[in-house]
Amino acid sequence: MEKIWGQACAKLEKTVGPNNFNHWIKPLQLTALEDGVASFASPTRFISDWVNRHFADDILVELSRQGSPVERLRFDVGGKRPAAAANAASADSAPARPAARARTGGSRPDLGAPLDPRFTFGNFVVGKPNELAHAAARRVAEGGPVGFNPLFLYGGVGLGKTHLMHAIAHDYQSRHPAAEVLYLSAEQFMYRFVQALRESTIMDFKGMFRNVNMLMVDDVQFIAGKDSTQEEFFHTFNALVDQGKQIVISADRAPAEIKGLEERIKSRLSCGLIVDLHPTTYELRLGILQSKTEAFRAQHPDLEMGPGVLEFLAHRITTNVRVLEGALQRLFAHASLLRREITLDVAQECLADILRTNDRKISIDDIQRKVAEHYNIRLADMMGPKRARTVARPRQIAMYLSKQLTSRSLPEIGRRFGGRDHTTIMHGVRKIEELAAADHALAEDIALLKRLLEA
Ligand SMILES: Nc1ncnc2c1ncn2[C@@H]1O[C@H](COP(=O)(O)OP(=O)(O)OP(=O)(O)O)[C@@H](O)[C@H]1O
Repeated sequence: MEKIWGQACAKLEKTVGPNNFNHWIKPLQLTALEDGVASFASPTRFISDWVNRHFADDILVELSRQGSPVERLRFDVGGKRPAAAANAASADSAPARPAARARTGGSRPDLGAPLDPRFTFGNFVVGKPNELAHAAARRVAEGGPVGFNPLFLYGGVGLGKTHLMHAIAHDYQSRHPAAEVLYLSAEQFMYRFVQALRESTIMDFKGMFRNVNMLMVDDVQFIAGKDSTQEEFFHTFNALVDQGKQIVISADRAPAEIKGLEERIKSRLSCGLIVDLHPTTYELRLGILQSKTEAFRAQHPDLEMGPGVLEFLAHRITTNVRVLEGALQRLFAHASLLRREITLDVAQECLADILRTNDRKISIDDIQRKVAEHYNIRLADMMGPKRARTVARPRQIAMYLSKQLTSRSLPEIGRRFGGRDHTTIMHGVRKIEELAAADHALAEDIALLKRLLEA
């Protein structure tokens, strides 16, 4: 067993990186490998929770590669040896996670994917960018007469589509315990369909899908270009709509924008209500950070978060909520291991890599648009020849900001301003530097534009 674990550790160190390995996996001691269950002694519950959440799949894979097929991990906290490895988690052990991605759940464990118990309406922070999607999701979850069918939720990566779908399922299920809700990804739909074809059980497949009360299909863009799966999806969809059953669909873009999706499906998907989750705003990000910090503090009252840290994160991490959550989790782990307050300096150091990749790339195009809008001139005047001061000055400001906020060279900037020479750009940049040094109002104007562009 020691040899297997030693070899698995050597691989894991590479897969998860030395830092993660030393922090989280090294402190674990493998105590038993029996009946497909690997049992570990863990020094703290925090470590076992963390490993279970973030590295369980890696560990399962590595142990299996070492010739020890494992389906489950269990953890015993405080160095106690597990009593019987196959038992359910004991009171002081972290709940073990089922094997890798074998997903079952909802009220159709044979067909669907599991619902994440954390993805509830109660845990969903509502703000301007998601209020419509949230309201529609709430309405569908009530399960009254089907108003809009399907509800089609779309938006960029990590903006809460899956969270909202699971919340609908939880809520609907609690109001209608006898109803059958089927939640699955479009990929799983295809997998089940192909399996049914292979095993000649297509009639069972059709029957099972058509007997649910609510069908939820996540990431529907996946079936684009997959003709027979689309065909089957279309029939399933129609059969359920005809029976007045609710359908909820999510995708990364609006139906009309999904390339390779049949027109008749696009038009079917567009029949109900289409709502998008907009990119987050600063206020929503801050709300989410505050809510997650409060939830964490409820379990770890000694967490000390310094002033301005959450505001700093909300300002700097603008990509998606998943990245924001990851950053916060890392800070929690840091605080809990080092028992130190999370100050702004600690946050900056601890999240240096995330912050670097989140530095927004501002384009010359963004700058020209924003400046033109601000000074109420036409965008074309940024490139055009007009020399009137009302046009030439904003153009020079845009040149100055392009030099300051992008990594473009002067000749490149010149090309983007209607093919001007690099010396013209240099002149413009210097002119604005001089003017702003003497003119307080202009300096303030430029600072405001910078803030708008960096937001
Ligand atoms: N408004 C919100 N309030 C609280 N948590 C949120 C919110 N929006 C997103 N999250 C969290 O962000 C993470 C990513 O959300 P989710 O998985 O729902 O995104 P998604 O839109 O389905 O992304 P993908 O396109 O990658 O499937 C989840 O942990 C979710 O709980």
